[in-house]
Amino acid sequence: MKIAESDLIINPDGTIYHLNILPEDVAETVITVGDPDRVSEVSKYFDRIELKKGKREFITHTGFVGSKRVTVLSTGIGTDNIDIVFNELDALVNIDFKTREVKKELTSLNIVRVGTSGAVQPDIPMGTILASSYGLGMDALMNYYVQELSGDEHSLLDDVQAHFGHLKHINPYLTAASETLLNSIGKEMEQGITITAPGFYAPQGRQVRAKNAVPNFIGLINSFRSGNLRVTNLEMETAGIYALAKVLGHKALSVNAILASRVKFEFSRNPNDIVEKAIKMVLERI
Ligand SMILES: O=P(O)(O)O[C@H]1O[C@H](CO)[C@@H](O)[C@H]1O
Ligand SMILES: O=c1cc[nH]c(=O)[nH]1
Repeated sequence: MKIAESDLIINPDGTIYHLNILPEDVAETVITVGDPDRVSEVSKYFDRIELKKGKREFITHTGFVGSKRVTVLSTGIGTDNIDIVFNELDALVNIDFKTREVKKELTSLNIVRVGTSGAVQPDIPMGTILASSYGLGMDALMNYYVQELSGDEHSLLDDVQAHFGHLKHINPYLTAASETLLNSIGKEMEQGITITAPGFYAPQGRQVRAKNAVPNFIGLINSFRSGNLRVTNLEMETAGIYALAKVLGHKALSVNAILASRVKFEFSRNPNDIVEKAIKMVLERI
């Protein structure tokens, strides 16, 4: 079936609408980062850079780490951007742009996010590099997609609903990391459930001047348990990445540079050093 011109937008030069890149520009290993300036912080370690392109907050560099072709791409902030990046990345590899039809043979990308995040448990200090074993979304993205859950995801989501169910404005969704990537790139890293929030301030329990509707949100988050699983950290993209990657048949892992301890009320004075450590760890294991 031909995908409509209104639904899959290809620019006159053959690039996809927002990412502004061609199908051949995407490697099968993709690193996503939130901050467009972080793209060059990753690609500076490439042995060779093949291309640099971009539009809006979506900057792409593709090159080689040893003999492995890698794309690093910025998503900007939030799961509304993840919707754009993941649908367009998938279209680039799985839709024939000439016929506008889904290819017979699908490509499954390996996608690793290198992001920044705040810890919600007192034993996870700033400077920790943490792999998200699950992404738990408190945003609305997956209300618009059909998602099938595994048995493990179902029972964990049941526990989440029992704990957070009194917050009537939230319809949480949950997806596991790619087991393969968690056991390779995430090996020996701190691991736990990452909550993805639809904002940085009150949606992550921060109190500045506007009054928060949910009292002691961090306490509610860090007291959640399901067997030996707990919520370790908060950020703004991982759950959308995990959910859309799985729906579209890709493997995803989120690696978090912990810049804040939300229970100790601390924020790192050297955030770039922590991000650098996360980038190096991922590139060594990719
Ligand atoms: O550093 P990045 O990857 O952008 O990730 C985190 O930082 C941003 C907020 O400051 C949000 O995007 C959050 O998820
Ligand atoms: O606390 C934090 C730190 C970085 N990014 C977030 O979204 N939250």
